[in-house]
Amino acid sequence: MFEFRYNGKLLCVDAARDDGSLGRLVNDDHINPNSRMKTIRVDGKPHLCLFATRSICPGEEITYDYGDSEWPWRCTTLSVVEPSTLEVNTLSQSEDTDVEKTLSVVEPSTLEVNTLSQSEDTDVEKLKVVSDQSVLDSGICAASEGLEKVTLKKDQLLLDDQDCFEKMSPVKEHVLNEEQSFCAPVEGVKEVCRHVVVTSAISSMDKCAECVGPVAALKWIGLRCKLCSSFWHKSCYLKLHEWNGRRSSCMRST
Ligand SMILES: C[S@@+](CC[C@H](N)C(=O)[O-])C[C@H]1O[C@@H](n2cnc3c(N)ncnc32)[C@H](O)[C@@H]1O
Repeated sequence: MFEFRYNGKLLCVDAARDDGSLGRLVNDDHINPNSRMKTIRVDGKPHLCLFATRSICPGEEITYDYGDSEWPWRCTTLSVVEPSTLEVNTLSQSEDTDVEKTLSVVEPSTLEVNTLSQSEDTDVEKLKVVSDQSVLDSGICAASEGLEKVTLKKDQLLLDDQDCFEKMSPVKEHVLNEEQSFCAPVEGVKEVCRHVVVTSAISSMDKCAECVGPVAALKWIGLRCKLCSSFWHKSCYLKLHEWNGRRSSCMRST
């Protein structure tokens, strides 16, 4: 789907049906897309042309911003609106004492909240892991020191759709990076990558990287890494993480 203005009219291209073109496979990302769609007139007809807005790594998914409509899948990503009230608790590995720091983020919209586990307390979400570049830029460089725990109150979050939040499962998005693999390298680990996983409708052709299922005729709902385009069942991803224990769940065993 793509909305664009042409000759004063708002037009929408629905590319859901397979027509053999590759452009129709490009998914939406309104937070951190790596390309941009432009309308270019050729021989009097509008053509939609996709341009990269930054370097795109091999294997990285190509995305662009579909526009400002309320696309249903967007409700699965949380945005922080009051960064000044966002509390970051740093857990050092050697000490169990929590150190509370207040995080100030210049561009709240660029801070993605990454959830691993949800506490029993309905008011508070306890988030393990993650600091993305915006966190690092803010001067709180806890990632390399050990496990980082972020505590957020629900009312500190702006949701695109409050209803969606109620329906959402604890795992929304989870980032691990190399610095956060807080244990010694494990034998058999072939590749360490940084996963940014989002809930996603996944094609029946794509299988869970862990259990290689499901065998389904239709799309299935799972987790997709925005960087390497791996897919998991949510339960498989969680199991994998538990199994990995103290080592980073983003490691893939040979
Ligand atoms: C142009 S198609 C993109 C390719 C599509 N994902 C596929 O496999 O055929 C647009 C459709 O992809 C899905 N889609 C696009 N971006 C998405 C996103 N960020 N998350 C989940 N689904 C998305 C929506 O179902 C949308 O109607």
